[in-house]
Amino acid sequence: MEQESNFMKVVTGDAGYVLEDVPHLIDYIPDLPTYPNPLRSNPAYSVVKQYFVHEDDTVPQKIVVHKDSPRGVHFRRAGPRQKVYFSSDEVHACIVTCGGLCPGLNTVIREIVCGLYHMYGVNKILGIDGGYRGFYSRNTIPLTPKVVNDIHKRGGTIIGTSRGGHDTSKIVDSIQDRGINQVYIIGGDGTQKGASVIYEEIRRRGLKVVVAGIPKTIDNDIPVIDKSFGFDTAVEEAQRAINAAHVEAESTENGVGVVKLMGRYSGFIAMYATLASRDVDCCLIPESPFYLEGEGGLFEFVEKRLKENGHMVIVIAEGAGQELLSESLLSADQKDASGNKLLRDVGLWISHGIREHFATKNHKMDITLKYIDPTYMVRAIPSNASDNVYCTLLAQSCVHGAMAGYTGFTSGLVNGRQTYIPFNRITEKQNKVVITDRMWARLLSSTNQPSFLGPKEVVEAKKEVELPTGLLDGENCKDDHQSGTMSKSSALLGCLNCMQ
Ligand SMILES: Nc1ncnc2c1ncn2[C@@H]1O[C@H](COP(=O)(O)OP(=O)(O)OP(=O)(O)O)[C@@H](O)[C@H]1O
Ligand SMILES: O=P(O)(O)OC[C@H]1O[C@](O)(CO)[C@@H](O)[C@@H]1O
Ligand SMILES: [Mg+2]
Repeated sequence: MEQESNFMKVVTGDAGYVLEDVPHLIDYIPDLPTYPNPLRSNPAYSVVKQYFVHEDDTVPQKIVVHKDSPRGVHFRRAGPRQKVYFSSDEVHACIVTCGGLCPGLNTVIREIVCGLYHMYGVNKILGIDGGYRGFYSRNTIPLTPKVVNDIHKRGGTIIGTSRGGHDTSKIVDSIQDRGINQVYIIGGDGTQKGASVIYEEIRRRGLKVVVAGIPKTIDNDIPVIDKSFGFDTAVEEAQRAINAAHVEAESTENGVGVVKLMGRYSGFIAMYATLASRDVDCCLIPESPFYLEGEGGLFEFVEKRLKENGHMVIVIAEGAGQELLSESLLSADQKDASGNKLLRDVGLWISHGIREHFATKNHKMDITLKYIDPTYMVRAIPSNASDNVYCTLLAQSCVHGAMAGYTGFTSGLVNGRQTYIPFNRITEKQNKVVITDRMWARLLSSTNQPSFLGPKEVVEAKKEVELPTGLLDGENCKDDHQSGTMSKSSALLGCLNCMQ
């Protein structure tokens, strides 16, 4: 049975099977002509057995099940289809990148261009200069395989990016005026919300234009998908800062190294960098409140660790402890052009706090503190090898989906499989570290840091978790993937919260 409301397509089947499907051009433009997929005669692909994806293939969101569990939510499997809804010379594609930088942006751009050109014979591809506002305020940048050949070796995005400036009607006017019929949008949660309203406006105008998203976020705060591209690269780069902090700290008496990492609302980079390094004594993230003074507080822990080991390293995510800073710094809430909260420098603040604390008469101790802020270094670099492969698969899946006429979708990895996910599932909430789950417990046990939670807070944190119908892997994971409607654990990459 198929139901469609507010552009959401939900198909139900036997034994609790649910397909959260993505829209298709024929949903609002019936009788579109189709063409055989040119990959059929492509020597590279025609040798691959079953290269084309069966149109009924779907990917379950929840892979750990009990014998009596319902089949649950599924997403459409990504990949090339037997027939396509665009002829090669009809396609006029554009690519836009929005939001903050992320390793791998250039690889995604490269692989969209090369995928369209080499797999589908498309040669009209434009780069939109400088994010959404570039649609109506800048000239476009022609993109060919030659132009993009080496760009995956560079950080940043060759077509530029920006925050703010999303004017839906001006953007769709520009798409219509230029005769663009495939729009590839690379960006984070804000960008995908923008993509969703562009898709709705295009559909309202009845245009044969596909809107396809590729999720990008260094913070890994996009839900549903296993992990965002560039995340591994960022964690790897963060190791260099943590190593430096450790070397500095252990070379002096009572040395303290403080490293601030990105993570506005989600502390995944800090958590993974800490788990990978083994040199970190304390990791502070936005999801886990902490306090400084008194019994069980950070200062007491620093003193204890210095007395035991003579040095220590603290990793702090930029969004951690912002409520403590707000108490001490009276300034109005500031926002960036996209409406994201501008954060105060928690690294400087905590470094200052630790120095002050050990300078006071009651806690006098000679410490040497070095503060390292590699914030932009972890994202302004090219992607590593595994992210490059990941970006390639995401880009190619997106191209196959667009050529097959799917629209209003984000291309994403779910349980190690490429899928097409409806925009609303990507934008409805943010992915966060679940502090009552196994991964955070592993971190606490590896650093042996205090949890900073009293019995009352533990009860509250557990209450926030929607308990699943049956406790599965990562039993307290707050994402729907453990609540009987979703699953993110990935055979290939692993769910970042409940990876086994
Ligand atoms: N609710 C929304 N509706 C339409 N457009 C939006 C919305 N939220 C954000 N945008 C647009 O999306 C673009 C990027 O948004 P934003 O700066 O929040 O980055 P992001 O995509 O979330 O990436 P990052 O992970 O770097 O934060 C901006 O041009 C912004 O105007
Ligand atoms: O300085 P910018 O470009 O606004 O980006 C900073 C923000 O972008 C992010 O990297 C998300 O893209 C956050 O971690 C960070 O707070
Ligand atoms: Mg965002």
